Formats: sequence, structure tokens, C-alpha cells
Amino acid sequence: MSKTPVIFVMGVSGSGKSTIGKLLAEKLSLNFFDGDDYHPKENVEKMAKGQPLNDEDRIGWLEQLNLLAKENTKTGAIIACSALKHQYRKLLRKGLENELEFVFLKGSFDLVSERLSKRKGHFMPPELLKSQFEALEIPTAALTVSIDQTPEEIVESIMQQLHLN
Ligand SMILES: Nc1ncnc2c1ncn2[C@@H]1O[C@H](COP(=O)(O)OP(=O)(O)OP(=O)(O)O)[C@@H](O)[C@H]1O
Ligand SMILES: O=C(O)[C@H](O)[C@@H](O)[C@H](O)[C@H](O)CO
Repeated sequence: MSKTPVIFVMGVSGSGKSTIGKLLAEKLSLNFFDGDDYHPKENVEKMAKGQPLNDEDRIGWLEQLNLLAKENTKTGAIIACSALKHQYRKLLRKGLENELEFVFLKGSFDLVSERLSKRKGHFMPPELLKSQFEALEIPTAALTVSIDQTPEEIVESIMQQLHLN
């Protein structure tokens, strides 16, 4: 890879996008952006009420994250975003064909569920996890990393596989 790319860290709620994204950004001295901070208020309220987002709810949000990625191609950046479906990743990639990497945090329902049950102070209710797995279309073009490891091991594996260390 010729330069540091914009990396989308993707996966279901609770798969570790924020944890891994922040640590990866720290190691690479890049800015970290949490996609959750870009959801419109209506989306956050909907999820907090226990209702899953639909395609329509997510489109504007994904377009914003595509713009954010475009603004950061010169320096590189890490962006956490669920990016659950193929069509969402296509939208995130629009106009950025060779400048993006997707890293998929892969884990079982049981493992993510256990981690979410212990997480405090987050708007996303653990009951929505089933709908997250239902929406998830496993990416074929993403670097896939098992979350059944420590955050340090996961970040090390990502950096090695993307030749960033
Ligand atoms: N590799 C790991 N090992 C152990 N615990 C982890 C690991 N990764 C994340 N966690 C813990 O699991 C919980 C979920 O992680 P995190 O909040 O980073 O997920 P997320 O994908 O960003 O979730 P959301 O999309 O809902 O914001 C947190 O409590 C976090 O501390
Ligand atoms: O596409 C989605 O349904 C959302 O992005 C969710 O994944 C949440 O924002 C996030 O995971 C919050 O916990």
C-alpha cells in the first residue's frame, strides 16, 4: 500500500468498532471518527426505543460518512461504522475506489451478546443485536479479523495484514 488509507472498521453493534478503531488510530497517529456521532437525532432515538434502523434511515448517514472519508484521504483516518450491507459499503466507497479499506470485526452472536450485556451507558439496547445480525451481509472484500482476541492482538493483526507497521 502506497499511503495510509481511510479505514472503515465495520461490524454489528458491540463487535468492538469503537474500541479497535480508537486503538488502531492511536497506533497509526491518525484521527478516529465514530460513525455513531454522525447519526441524526431521529436515528439515535429510534434505536434507543429498541427499533432497528431501516435502509431509508441509514442512507443520509452513510452519505455523510462517505463525505467524511473523502475529506480525510490526504492524511488517512479510521472511521467506525456498522456498514452492515453490501449496498451501504458501496455507498461509503463511492468516488473512493482505491483509497478505502474495510476491516470487518467478526464474532459470534453469543460472544457479542455477552460483551454488550456488560457494556454500560450506551444508547443501543442489547435486544437489537438480533436485528444487527439479520441485516449483516458478510463482506467478501474486507479484511476479516476474529474478535475473539484482545484488542491489542486484533490491532496488531490488522496492521500486519495491511502492511501498516
Ligand atoms: N477484543 C475485545 N475483548 C474484550 N472486550 C472487548 C473487545 N472489543 C470490545 N470489547 C468490549 O465490548 C463492548 C463493545 O465494544 P465497542 O463499544 O467498542 O463496540 P462497537 O462495535 O463500537 O459498538 P457500537 O456500534 O454499539 O457502538 C465494550 O464494552 C468493549 O469494552
Ligand atoms: O447501522 C446501524 O444499525 C447502526 O449504525 C448501529 O450499528 C449503531 O449505530 C451502532 O452499532 C450503535 O451501537
